[in-house]
Amino acid sequence: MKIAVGSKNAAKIKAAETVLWDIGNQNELFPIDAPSNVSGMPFSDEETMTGAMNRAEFCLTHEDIDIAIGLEGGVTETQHGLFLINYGALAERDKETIVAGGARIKLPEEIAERLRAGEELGPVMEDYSKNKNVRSNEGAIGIFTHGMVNRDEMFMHIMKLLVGQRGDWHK
Ligand SMILES: O=P(O)(O)OP(=O)(O)OP(=O)(O)OC[C@H]1O[C@@H](n2cnc3c(O)ncnc32)[C@H](O)[C@@H]1O
Repeated sequence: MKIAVGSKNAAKIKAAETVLWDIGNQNELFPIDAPSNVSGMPFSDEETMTGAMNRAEFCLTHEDIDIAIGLEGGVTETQHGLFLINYGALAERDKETIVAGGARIKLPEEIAERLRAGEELGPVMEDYSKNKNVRSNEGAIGIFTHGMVNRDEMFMHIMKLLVGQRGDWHK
């Protein structure tokens, strides 16, 4: 099957590749630069989920793609602070899109305040950690868990939730 992931982000591609490889099918993965059609820094569960679904559904406009995956990061406000969130979507023609959310952690207040003021998490994390390209590497989750859970691993879990819900990979 020809499977698309709606991003050129290395952490997202690695997560998709790893889980599809684990399924053991003859799958080919195509990274496609898909628009999320939500804000650059999604600020709710709803918006982040919609971004993941939009990315997946965009990939299905490529006629040769059988299954499309969208992965999206964002944040959401809670009574206890601003949380990092991530969602995934798996879309197929003539089927309801499957959605799953990933692990979430509370962001430190100094990061939260910058995001509330309108900055995006990617550059804020580069500034905070002095590491380059955090969004494609360990991610904010990797930095705040001291490498215990990096962004690709967090997306791998979402990928498993998606492919697990789809079920039979021989059809
Ligand atoms: O290349 P794409 O697929 O767009 O990947 P992205 O990481 O830039 O885009 P997302 O839509 O997943 O995330 C929305 C914004 O939040 C940032 N972001 C989300 N999760 C992050 C993380 O774990 N570490 C750093 N930045 C993150 C990201 O850089 C974007 O500015």
